[in-house]
Amino acid sequence: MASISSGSLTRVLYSYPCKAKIPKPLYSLLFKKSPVVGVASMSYDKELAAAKKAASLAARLCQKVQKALLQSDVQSKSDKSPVTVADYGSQAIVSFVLEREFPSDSESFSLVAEEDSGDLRKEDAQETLERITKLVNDTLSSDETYSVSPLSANDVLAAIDSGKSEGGSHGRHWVLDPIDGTKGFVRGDQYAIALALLDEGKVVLGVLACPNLPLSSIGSHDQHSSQYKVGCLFSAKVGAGTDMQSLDGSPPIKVHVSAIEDPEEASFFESFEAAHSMHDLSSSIAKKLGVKAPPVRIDSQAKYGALSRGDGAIYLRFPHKGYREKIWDHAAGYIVVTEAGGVVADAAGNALDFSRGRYLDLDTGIIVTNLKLMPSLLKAVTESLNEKASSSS
Ligand SMILES: Nc1ncnc2c1ncn2[C@@H]1O[C@H](COP(=O)(O)O)[C@@H](OP(=O)(O)O)[C@H]1O
Ligand SMILES: [Mg+2]
Repeated sequence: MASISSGSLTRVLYSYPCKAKIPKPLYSLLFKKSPVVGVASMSYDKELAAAKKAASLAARLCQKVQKALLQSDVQSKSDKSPVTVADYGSQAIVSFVLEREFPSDSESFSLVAEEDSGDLRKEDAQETLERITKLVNDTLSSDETYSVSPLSANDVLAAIDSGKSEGGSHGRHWVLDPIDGTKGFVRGDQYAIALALLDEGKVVLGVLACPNLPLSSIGSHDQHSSQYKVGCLFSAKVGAGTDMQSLDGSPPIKVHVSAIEDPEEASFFESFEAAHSMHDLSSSIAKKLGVKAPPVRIDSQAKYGALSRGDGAIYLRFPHKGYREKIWDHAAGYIVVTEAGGVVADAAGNALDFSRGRYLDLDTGIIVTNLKLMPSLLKAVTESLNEKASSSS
């Protein structure tokens, strides 16, 4: 559970390199009350079960498409349509399952998701739409729960378009990235189906389906080896901790972030894609902290999942200037890590705010680690950012 005991807080503050100068935002992050005070008494059990079901089925569809993509020739690999088909198909499945599971919420149903059907409604997209519709129907009929009459192409378009909500600070909003890490998906590497629920602006549950993530720690072996069983489902509910199970349905186990206190023993995650996060800045931060291990570069919110079970102790994300982060790229990962005992903050040590619509308004970047390492991480981040600013001025 993510609650911060006074004992652990005292240790955090004593471990801060310069106690008198703990930045204000970090104080509020570490001392703040439970972020879900108003909704903590809700159970969300049915919602969590539905989210796990929806993300697992969407993962099944994505696995099928990725398998076909990797077996295809070079020419069709450079074609963007497989990822398009999987993106839309995944969003249609999740939207269908959620609406099916909560029919009485149909008036207020809200889904904030990455895709919309604009391009699919164009005349030249007819064939792609047919492929998506078939994939969605095949996937739904592979699960006994949804033995419905097949969806039409229009049903699929409508399901995709349910994801147009703007989110916000009132009511409930599902938040979906149907394929997070599309670059990794195309390469045959990591990707995730990321689904979260906001209630009154707070993330109250989240699910990460990571079809290519090994079930055992990726710190200990080559993540590309086919020797290890892959396919993880992480799920977290406010106040209830984080679970991990295999996508093929093993019983869940509780996971916890790394307890490492000495940065020299820590390893850190960052985006595989240098265009998504400044690798030179992470390297400077890691050096200041004394991290010895090389960065672990993987795509998608699989990084949050891996961190929640202690595969690495730090995740650094520093987009290049001008990029605005979206809520679906972090909501599920955020609760998976915080419920496993970790802390997620922006580069100034502020808590993330998911209540402002489709975008996350952030200070510079996102940093994730355990309670013990956060103060020294924040200090290293501040120093590195200051150096970067002064060298470019
Ligand atoms: N220039 C950029 N800077 C930062 N993030 C970016 C980016 N361009 C795309 N992204 C986001 O980075 C996500 C992938 O994150 P990661 O680098 O951790 O794999 C993408 O998710 P999608 O693949 O869902 O589009 C996209 O939202
Ligand atoms: Mg994404």
